[in-house]
Amino acid sequence: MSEVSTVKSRASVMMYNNEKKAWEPAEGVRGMSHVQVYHHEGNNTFRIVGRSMTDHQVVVINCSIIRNMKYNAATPTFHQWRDQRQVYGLNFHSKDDAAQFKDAVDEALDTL
Ligand SMILES: CC(=O)N[C@@H](Cc1ccccc1Cl)C(=O)N1CCC[C@]12C=C[C@@H]1CC[C@@H](C(=O)N[C@@H]3C(=O)N4[C@@H](C=C[C@H]3C)CC[C@H]4C(=O)O)N1C2=O
Repeated sequence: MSEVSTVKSRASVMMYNNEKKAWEPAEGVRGMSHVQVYHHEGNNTFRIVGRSMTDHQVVVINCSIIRNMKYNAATPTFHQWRDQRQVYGLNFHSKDDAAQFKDAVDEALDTL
């Protein structure tokens, strides 16, 4: 069973550095990435995958959307969430990109 992408938005992927108390660009990427929500229909799982727009081979983020995850739209163009290891941030290219992405994440959270 393959995975279906339910959204593709443009965002710069950031990670929060807890030691430095600062946001940093995700490993290995500068600038914008394509961020997607993938749905694995077989086992009804979802993940957030980001690939650099300059080099699609570079996966800059790949994390599961887990049940009851809190996805925080801190501003109309900056969304963030955390797992036990890491805080992730997406600085979207536009409010539309951000809204479309949030809709797909909310849809995933509704079905988990
Ligand atoms: C309970 C909980 O976990 N709360 C988390 C948030 C959260 C809530 C609920 C569920 C999950 C999560 Cl994740 C929390 O508060 N966190 C998560 C780590 C960081 C932070 C803690 C402190 C700082 C203070 C300022 C604020 C911040 O980063 N604002 C942004 C900002 O400074 N920037 C980014 C853009 C815009 C702004 C919005 C782009 C780059 C930089 C900049 O503008 O230059 N913070 C946070 O969000």
